[in-house]
Parts: sequence; C-alpha cells; structure tokens
Amino acid sequence: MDQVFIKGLQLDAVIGVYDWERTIRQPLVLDLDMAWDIRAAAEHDDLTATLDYAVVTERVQTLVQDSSFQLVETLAETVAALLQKEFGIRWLRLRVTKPTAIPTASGGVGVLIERGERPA
Ligand SMILES: Nc1nc2c(c(=O)[nH]1)N=C([C@H](O)[C@@H](O)CO)CN2
Repeated sequence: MDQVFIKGLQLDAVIGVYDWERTIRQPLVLDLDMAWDIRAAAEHDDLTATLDYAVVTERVQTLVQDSSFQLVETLAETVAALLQKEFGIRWLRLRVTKPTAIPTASGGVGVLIERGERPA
C-alpha cells in the first residue's frame, strides 16, 4: 500500500480537561500516514494526481489551531473524519502527541488511531 505521510507536524491548540488548560495553548505533534496510490502521479510526474501534502498540512493546521477540545481522542477523530471526507483518503493512521502533558513521559502522551479500510 502506497502512503503519503506528514511527520512531526507541530501545532499549538487549546486542549485539555482541566480548568488551567482552557486558558492556554499547548503544543501538539501530529504524525499522519495516508493511503494513496501514487502510481498515476509518478507516471505523469503530476502533482494533481496525488495527495498534496502541503494542502493537507494547511487544512490540518487550520482545524487544530482553531479547535478547543478537551481530549486528544476528540481531536484525533475530528481530524481523521475531516481528512477522509474532504480528501477522499480511504485509510489513515494518525498519532496525536501531547509532548508536555506528563513531564516524566519524555516521549509524550496521546493517542494513535487508524480509520478506514486499509488497501492491500
Ligand atoms: N486518554 C486521555 N487521557 C488524558 C487526557 C486525554 O486527552 N486523553 N487529558 C488529560 C489532561 O488534559 C492532561 O493532558 C493534563 O495533564 C489527562 N488524561
């Protein structure tokens, strides 16, 4: 299965359950793997035949930076649903990391989801 990916996308958002978290912006890191058959784009060397990672990045940035969810779960589901609907992505894997939430967890904390049907 071919994939287009975006790794280590660093964004700030209002995110968190606790009162103090509702008044600040916190860093998030998103990693996205998106199923996409890249053969037509490669054959014709044509951006319009593939999933433009710059356009996807811009869309995710806008959504996340304007959001104010409590849970990383809700953020992840919202991003995944939007990408599948707006870009026709059949399958994706999304990791949302909240790197500063737990100071003793050096790799951050968060969620990893897969949505859609994974092509062969
Ligand atoms: N599974 C989750 N656990 C927790 C979340 C979350 O979004 N998903 N959020 C918090 C707090 O907001 C935390 O980040 C504050 O340190 C706690 N657990």
